[in-house]
Amino acid sequence: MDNNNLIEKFKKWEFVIDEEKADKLNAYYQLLIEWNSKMNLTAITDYDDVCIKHFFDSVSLLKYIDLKEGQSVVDIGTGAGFPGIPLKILRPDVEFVLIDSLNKRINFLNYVIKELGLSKIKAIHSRAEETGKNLEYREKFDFCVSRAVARLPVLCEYTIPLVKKGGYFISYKSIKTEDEIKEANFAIDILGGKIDKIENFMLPDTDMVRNLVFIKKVKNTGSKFPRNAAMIKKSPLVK
Ligand SMILES: C[S@@+](CC[C@H](N)C(=O)[O-])C[C@H]1O[C@@H](n2cnc3c(N)ncnc32)[C@H](O)[C@@H]1O
Repeated sequence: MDNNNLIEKFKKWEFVIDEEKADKLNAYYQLLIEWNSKMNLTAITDYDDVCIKHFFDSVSLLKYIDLKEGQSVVDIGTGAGFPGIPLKILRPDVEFVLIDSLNKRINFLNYVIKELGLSKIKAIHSRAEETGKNLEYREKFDFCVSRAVARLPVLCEYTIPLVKKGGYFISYKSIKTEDEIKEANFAIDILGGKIDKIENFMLPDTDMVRNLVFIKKVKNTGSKFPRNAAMIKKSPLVK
């Protein structure tokens, strides 16, 4: 994997990355492919595809937020580390927590963190709805991100309790976002959120649309949320 090639790709996408960041992204790609042969991490394995559909997609958010040094981001249902790891590589000055309910994936992520020498990042084996009750994490994050985990009414109950008042939950969605938002309005409101904006764009050289849904936390979340997993599944917060 040629670092210059990756630097050029990012330049085309209007991101400046240096040699060290390109090196870390390429090392991450190699570990992803290596471990993918032993466990299910990603269906996308071609280098150029991973660069667009995982790396660029993950970091695209940085064009739309003012992420300051020392702020914190939690990635819910991070899986193989998307969007959390590429975001961390581009922003070493920001604190990251990656959460997933599957321990095998957390083991992979801890290996990635060690091999790439990443700091100010933790990978935690937990369910989002348990993390949201834990006072160490509840309402502690400036930003929460999540891609491909659940429909919005359920996802909001996983994520909004973790965001501090004034912070944002950003959901990486693809098509038909409007219907999903309508369905989630009740959940967003009851959990203390408010739709702030939706940014959409095409992933480069694909026909894939990305919608970033920005939900601002405007009120603290009531102590009865998040409910337990069975309850969230049985009766999602839909009117
Ligand atoms: C389809 S994968 C998406 C992974 C990654 N975000 C991505 O976009 O490539 C969904 C991930 O969410 C995790 N997950 C699902 N429900 C969860 C929950 N309640 N708490 C934490 N992780 C959860 C799964 O274990 C899985 O790794």
